[in-house]
Formats: sequence, structure tokens, C-alpha cells
Amino acid sequence: MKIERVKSRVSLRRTIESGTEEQRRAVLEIISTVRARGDEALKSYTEKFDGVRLDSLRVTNEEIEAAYQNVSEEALRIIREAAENIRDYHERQKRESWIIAKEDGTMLGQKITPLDAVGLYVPGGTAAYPSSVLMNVIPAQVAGVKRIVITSPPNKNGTLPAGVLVAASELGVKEIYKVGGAQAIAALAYGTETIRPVDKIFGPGNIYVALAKREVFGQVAIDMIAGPSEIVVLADETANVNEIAADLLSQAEHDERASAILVTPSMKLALAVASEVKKQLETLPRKAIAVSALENYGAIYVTETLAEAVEVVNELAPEHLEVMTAEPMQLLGQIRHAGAIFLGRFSSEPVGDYFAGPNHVLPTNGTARFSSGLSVDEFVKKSSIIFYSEPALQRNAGKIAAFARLEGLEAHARAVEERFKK
Ligand SMILES: NC(=O)c1ccc[n+]([C@@H]2O[C@H](COP(=O)([O-])OP(=O)(O)OC[C@H]3O[C@@H](n4cnc5c(N)ncnc54)[C@H](O)[C@@H]3O)[C@@H](O)[C@H]2O)c1
Ligand SMILES: N[C@H](CO)Cc1c[nH]c[nH+]1
Ligand SMILES: [Zn+2]
Repeated sequence: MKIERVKSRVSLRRTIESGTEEQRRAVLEIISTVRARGDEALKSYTEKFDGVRLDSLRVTNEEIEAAYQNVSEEALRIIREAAENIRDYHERQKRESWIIAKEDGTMLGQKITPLDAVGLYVPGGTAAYPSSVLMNVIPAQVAGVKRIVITSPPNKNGTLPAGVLVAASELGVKEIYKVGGAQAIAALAYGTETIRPVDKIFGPGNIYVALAKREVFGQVAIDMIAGPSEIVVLADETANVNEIAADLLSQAEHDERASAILVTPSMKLALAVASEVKKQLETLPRKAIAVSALENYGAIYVTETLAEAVEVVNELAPEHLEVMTAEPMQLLGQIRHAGAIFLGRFSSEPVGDYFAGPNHVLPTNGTARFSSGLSVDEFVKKSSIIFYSEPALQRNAGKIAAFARLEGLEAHARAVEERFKK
């Protein structure tokens, strides 16, 4: 890993991928074909891109039962325990509707209503994560969403990964479709004979999925366009070199565009971590991916002081931040921008990816400066409630009408005055 001395003004912000002209055109064509030809379009795109002709798009009970045969008892127990932790954490995010009554009889409030139907896209390939099924479905359930749909591209045998099916089934998700790419997003947004449309689409995917989500935004809501994983470790000379190296690699192995950065005031630690990362890479099954990620998006930044290192972290605004210093709790107040903050040496990043309870869908590309991880809030909407009593309106009618006339909106003014015409 490259070692660089820095003060601040460092950035890991990559440009959000907008795809090539050809990819954008392909996505537009896929969406319009799905709108025109429905299920038949889904089946023919699945044949073309995923190499399998399906008779039926929906996952059957038999497929779910077969999936259970391919997941060990132990894995099942772990999925269940993780799900419990995730549910427990998200239950605390739940907001209640509220209403207040004033002395003059006015009542004001906010009504929380879950979305009716959401769709979760689970990417195919090696990135099919059962943990992401838990992280998206559980907040939806806690919010009270009634209809939760999962879509994912089938493999060549016409099935979905066993772990994904088992995780979905453990949560009671019944509507699962074997459709991937832009065609899946089009089906969720506009509907086909088999797939009824949803109100909001969640989940990551490749460039075709990302472009399709952007294209259908407006017809439906979307969560975010998530970028590749990122980790920043903030450490001082007291931190354990092997543990830092292992944690950096935990995110570098995700994707060739993943980013892993150490920020430290200790040159001694920087040198030791650089050499330990090299050593640990040798035995990693996903070495090629991690090497490429570290070459292009990895770095070790050395600052003069710990305070400067904290400033660099805030500049980076990483998806995941690990604080491995003598007193991690004392730095918490100074950290302004990070999707998730892992404190101390026993809070390794994968603890959050799988098990602790907070969501692992987090803001990337420096967007932690202004946005937050996935939560129950993204699965509800808020309606304001207004009840004005007669005396309350009488007392304020003149002011409201005057405000309306200030904007030149006479009908607004008259609507209020109509109540008190003599
Ligand atoms: N940020 C996260 O949390 C996170 C998590 C998991 C995966 N991911 C990302 O998800 C992606 C997974 O990618 P993937 O490709 O394996 O699976 P995917 O499910 O995203 O895409 C597969 C689909 O892409 C479509 N496709 C492929 N080639 C096409 C072409 N030439 N024209 C039109 N459509 C085409 C096909 O319909 C296919 O079904 C990766 O980019 C990975 O980084 C991100
Ligand atoms: N670290 C990823 C999000 O950045 C989530 C994940 C899923 N499985 C393993 N990790
Ligand atoms: Zn991860």
C-alpha cells in the first residue's frame, strides 16, 4: 500500500458511475420492452443474459425446500441469531405517529404509514449476500410493510443461491422472482402479468441495475445508488498491526473498486501495516480482487498528530470507520462524517456486516457527509395532520388571508374568509 504524509484535504470520492452511451441505450430499450411485452420480455432477457429459459418466474416452495438442504444447521442458526440482533436494533428506530392538542382546540400531528409494497433487488454472481437480504427485509418488516418482493437473476440451473432463498424464507418473504438486471427493475416499477409493481425499489447491483433504478425514479422511489465498499481505519501506535491489516482486507476483497485506507499519526505503524497487508494477501482466496482494490483505492495516510488524523477521516467521510486508538470513546465526539463507527479493537468491521444489528447498507463515496445508512425511516412516509377549531381559525383567518394576498393568491385568501362571511 502507498504511504503518504498528509495534513488534511484528502478525498476518496469517486465519481458515481453513469455508464456508457451504449449501456444507457440498452437499459432504455429493456425498460420499454418490458413495459410493452411483460413476462415474455422478462423470460427472453433472462435467456439472453443469464443463459436459462424459465417456464415460471416465481420461486416455488420446492425450490425453497431444496435450498434448505444446501444450508447447514449451523449456518441456519447463525442466520437466525443475526436476524434477531438486526430486528432488535431496528425496532428502536421505529417512529410513532403523534398528535398534540392546543388549548384552543387545534390539533396538529404526524401520521406514520408504512409503504404498501417494496422490492428488493439481490444482485447475482459472487455478490449474492444472504446478509443483505436480512438488512433490507427486516427494516421493511419493522416498518410494517405488507408486501415485500425479492428479485434476483437465476444461475444457469434456473435457481437462486441457497443462502439467499433460506434467508428470505426465514423472514417469511413469499414473493421471490428469478429475474435480474434492468428487466427486474422495470418489472418492479411498471409491473407485468406475474409481477405487480411496488412503490419503492431497494438494493445494489451492476451498472445496468443502477441505470435502470435511476431511469424509473419518479414512477417509483429508490433507496440510493450504493457504490463499492469502503473502510477507513483510524489508529495510533497502540493499535495491533495484524488486526488493522486484516480489517483493511475485509473490505478490499469485496470489489476491485472497494477502498481501504489507514489514517495514523504513527509512521512506524504505517510501515508495519503496509508489510503485514502484503503478507496476509498471500493466502486470501480473493487476492486478485483485493490487490486491485488496494492498488487503485488503497492508501496509508500519515499525519503529524491524532487531531489531524481525525480531520482527515472527516474529509474522507467513509462508509465504515474503525477507531483503534488508546481511547476510542474519547474521539467519538470529534467524528462528524462516517456511515458506521466501529470503536475499539474488538469491533472489527465484519461484526457490523453480519451480526451486531445496525444496517450494513451505508452511504459511500463521501456521501456520509449528508446521508445515513438504511433504516426503518426509508420504509415509511409521514403525513402531517391539521385540525383547526373554529376559534383558532377565526383568530388567524386575517393573517392567513393577508399572507395569501402577499403571494397574489386571492382564492387562497377567500377560502379562509368564506368560513366567516356575515
Ligand atoms: N454496495 C453493496 O452493498 C453491494 C452489495 C452486493 C453487490 N454489489 C454490486 O452488485 C454488482 C453485482 O453484479 P453482477 O453483474 O454480478 O449481478 P447483478 O445482479 O447486478 O446483474 C446481473 C444482471 O445484469 C444484466 N446484464 C449483464 N450483462 C448485460 C448486458 N450486456 N446488457 C444488459 N444487461 C446485462 C443481466 O440482466 C443480469 O441478470 C457488483 O457491481 C457489486 O459491486 C454491491
Ligand atoms: N460490507 C458490505 C457493505 O459495504 C456488506 C457486506 C455483505 N456481506 C459482507 N459484507
Ligand atoms: Zn463487507
